Amino acid sequence: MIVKICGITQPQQAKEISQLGANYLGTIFYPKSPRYVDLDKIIEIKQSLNESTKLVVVVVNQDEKTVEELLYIADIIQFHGDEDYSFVKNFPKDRVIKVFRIKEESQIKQMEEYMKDDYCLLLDTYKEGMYGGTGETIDIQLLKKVLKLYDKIIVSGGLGLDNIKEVLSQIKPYGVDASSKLEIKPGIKDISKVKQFIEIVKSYESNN
Ligand SMILES: O=C(O)c1ccccc1N[C@@H]1O[C@H](COP(=O)(O)O)[C@@H](O)[C@H]1O
Repeated sequence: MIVKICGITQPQQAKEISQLGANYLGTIFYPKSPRYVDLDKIIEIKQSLNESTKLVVVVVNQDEKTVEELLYIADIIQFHGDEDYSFVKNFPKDRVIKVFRIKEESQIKQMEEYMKDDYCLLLDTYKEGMYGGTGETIDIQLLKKVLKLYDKIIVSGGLGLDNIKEVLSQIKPYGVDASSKLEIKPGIKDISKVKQFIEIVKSYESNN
């Protein structure tokens, strides 16, 4: 199972989290986020990662040229805004994660074209006025319905030490993603929480 730790702003923390065994490490390239990092910082973060950790850059409604530039640095681009399929399909499928912020079952219809083409999807909690990093727990019942149809799904939205075991006892996703619940303050992780989170997921995986 992929473990993605997101919202990293410091190269030193990126290095430590990579050494702890995170499969994906995310940075936020969205200026309105308190976790925003610029291109120079993203390059520094990339350089601090082990080869086994992929760098994911999170974008919100960026233009095509900017995404192309980011793909020179990032391994994967996470489209966390209102990007539609006709935009997303301009980029290599294996280097893209498309996010759906879920609130109702009718959204499954919009996911179908991505499912048909085997894209990696990330499901996050919907919150009015926020694109992500809400810290609010995702709707597990709705998640279960989506996972019955498709399994290349990274689960996100308010995951932390308080709920990861309970979530994994109910579903077995392709990956899990955590950010704000592992922080001391926005953009700064509590490394001991990150360590425990990764250990819980990896041990759950090897015992099930
Ligand atoms: O963290 C942000 O500020 C952010 C801003 C814009 C888009 C996405 C953002 N964060 C991502 O949201 C998910 C869920 O985060 P959380 O665990 O609920 O805090 C995760 O991928 C974050 O990196």
